[in-house]
Amino acid sequence: MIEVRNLTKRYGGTTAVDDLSFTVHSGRVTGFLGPNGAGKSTTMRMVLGLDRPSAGEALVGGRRYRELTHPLRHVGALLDPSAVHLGRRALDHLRWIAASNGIDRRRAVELVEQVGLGGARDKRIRALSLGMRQRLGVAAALLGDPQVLMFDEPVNGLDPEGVRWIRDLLRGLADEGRTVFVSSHLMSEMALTADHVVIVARGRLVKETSIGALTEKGSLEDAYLDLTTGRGL
Ligand SMILES: Nc1ncnc2c1ncn2[C@@H]1O[C@H](COP(=O)(O)OP(=O)(O)OP(=O)(O)O)[C@@H](O)[C@H]1O
Repeated sequence: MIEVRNLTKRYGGTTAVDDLSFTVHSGRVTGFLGPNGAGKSTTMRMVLGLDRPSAGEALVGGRRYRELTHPLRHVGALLDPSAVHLGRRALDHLRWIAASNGIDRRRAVELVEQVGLGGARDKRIRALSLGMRQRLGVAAALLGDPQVLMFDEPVNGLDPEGVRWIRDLLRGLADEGRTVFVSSHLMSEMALTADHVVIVARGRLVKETSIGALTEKGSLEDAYLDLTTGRGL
């Protein structure tokens, strides 16, 4: 479970996240939706202890990220797949993350196969395509077998096979009882993948509901635009 309580983040005069509260439950895929600049990435970064809240708190499994001894065993995240050491080989990258989180290094070999990068495991990351880097990022997120997973725009730049792979992966993780929190701008994809959505705009909560309730009268895209362009704000 992820609990966001009265979370606020100010950068100078900009309020990126504004008194935001919601809960992401286990056993389902929760989409995190909102226009550009709505505060989604900032919220995810605070959940992961990468940014300090100006006010409020974010808890993973009841604890702040900074209180977790081996964070990757509790929460895995795919944020920015370009934030990696490009000169490192794919498998070595995973081994290094495993070693620095007290995870058995053999998990790295398992994961590199599981995400379909077995044939590219000895390639340097700079030689991997965007889709392959996304897969490597997913492998890193799964290394610690965490109960909570967060993905920021995971299908960005993926080909149709990659998009389906991510969709099936997220569903599988939720079916295993994990908490899966995923941001996306692709409403058609979210309609296929998510069970529940948290919608934000200008740093504030607009709606937290099931996909079923939101799409009773029309498409997710229509409902989303209705809520985020003018009328809902
Ligand atoms: N490090 C920073 N310094 C200053 N302002 C920032 C910083 N990070 C984010 N912001 C601002 O905070 C607001 C929210 O940005 P954020 O990236 O969290 O939105 P987002 O919902 O993830 O957007 P997108 O969908 O475009 O990725 C924006 O106005 C952004 O310019």
